[in-house]
Amino acid sequence: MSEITACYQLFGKPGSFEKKAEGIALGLTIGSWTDLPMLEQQQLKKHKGTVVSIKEFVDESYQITPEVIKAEVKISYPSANFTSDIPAILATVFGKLSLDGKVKLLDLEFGKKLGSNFPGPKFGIEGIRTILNVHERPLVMSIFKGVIGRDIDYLVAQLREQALGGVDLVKDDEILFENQHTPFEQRITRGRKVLQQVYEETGHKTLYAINLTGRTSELRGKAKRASEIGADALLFNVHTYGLDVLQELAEDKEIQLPIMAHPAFSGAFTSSSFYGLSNPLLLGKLTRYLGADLSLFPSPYGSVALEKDVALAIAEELTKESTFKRTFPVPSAGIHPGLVPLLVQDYGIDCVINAGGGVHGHPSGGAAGGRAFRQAIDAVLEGKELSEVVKEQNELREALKLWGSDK
Ligand SMILES: CSCCC(=O)C(=O)COP(=O)(O)O
Ligand SMILES: [Mg+2]
Repeated sequence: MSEITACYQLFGKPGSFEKKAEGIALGLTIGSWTDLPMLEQQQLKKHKGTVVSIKEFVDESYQITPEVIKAEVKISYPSANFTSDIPAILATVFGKLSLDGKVKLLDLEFGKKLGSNFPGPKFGIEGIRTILNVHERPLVMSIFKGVIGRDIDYLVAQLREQALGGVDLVKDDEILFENQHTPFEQRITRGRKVLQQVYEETGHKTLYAINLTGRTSELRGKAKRASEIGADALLFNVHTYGLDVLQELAEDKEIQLPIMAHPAFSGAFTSSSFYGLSNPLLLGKLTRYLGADLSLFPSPYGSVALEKDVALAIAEELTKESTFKRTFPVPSAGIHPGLVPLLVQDYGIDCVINAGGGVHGHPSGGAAGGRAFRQAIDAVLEGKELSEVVKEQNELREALKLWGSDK
């Protein structure tokens, strides 16, 4: 099986979808069919798209007006039509179609042979847990905040605080680019040095994900250099570059670093209920297939929230049974320690709890912010309410006083 099957959400009159779907299956493959002479039909048959299924939602809640309902339509496209790369696949299944009215691409089912052309994560959940030697709890990640325009000493001091707080990963903010105050190579070398110091002082290991930025043509060279001089992981704005660039980095054998996919700009493709791609497809399935070890996405609870079922569906795509390694789900944005019980309930222990303001905004500083998260996780894993442990856990108590507990 080497074809690809696309699932689309369409809108129209009940009973109108067969014609519409057939029009897409032909329009995105051989163009016309019934007008072709028999010989040409024979020759082109192997290139024709096929309507696999049509499901109309007649339930009232799915109707836009009494005459217009929603339908999900599956169409499969033969691999003879495209090369096995994501730009060709997306241009085939949703190129011109993405411009053609209310059509949303919900899912792609890759045939086994076609799917095997993609790398999947190099490290995945197990690989990252092995590097950190942390296997039994959610990981905690924090984000540099307020470092634009500040010098390298400021950044290093902030990194030290975060590591002392017991966070497992620290990532650059996605808007920190090459700049004179905190150049890429200095961030890596000074960052590695301070994290090594913290490790020697406390025995706690923290990884730093550096933002890989610049022109596309520079990225591989920069990533290799980062690897040589001691970077731990790469943060990557996948959607401002394109999924194929993620694949290029993930496949490169000289770049032996976990890749953390940031969702910046993905909302431009996913936010509409009627247009674009679904979040589980873009931030879940494709991000995993193309090689991200961690995928950040808005949690249902914070400042830039997704619906809960959508956020759960992203995590499901990142972790479900597959030939690929599992990608770490990283529910993010507006996260504070009071949300830990909800996050663990939703994502289990195989997730990364990620916070910027929720660490640095702690009344006693960044290290206390990290500790508050670790205390909340310990309490949840011991089956306790956060309110039960706040007597002994000062940092968590202060955090809950400021941000409250889960909604
Ligand atoms: C939409 S996920 C992005 C997570 C992120 O990069 C970020 O800066 C979140 O910061 P916050 O202070 O909201 O934890
Ligand atoms: Mg950010």
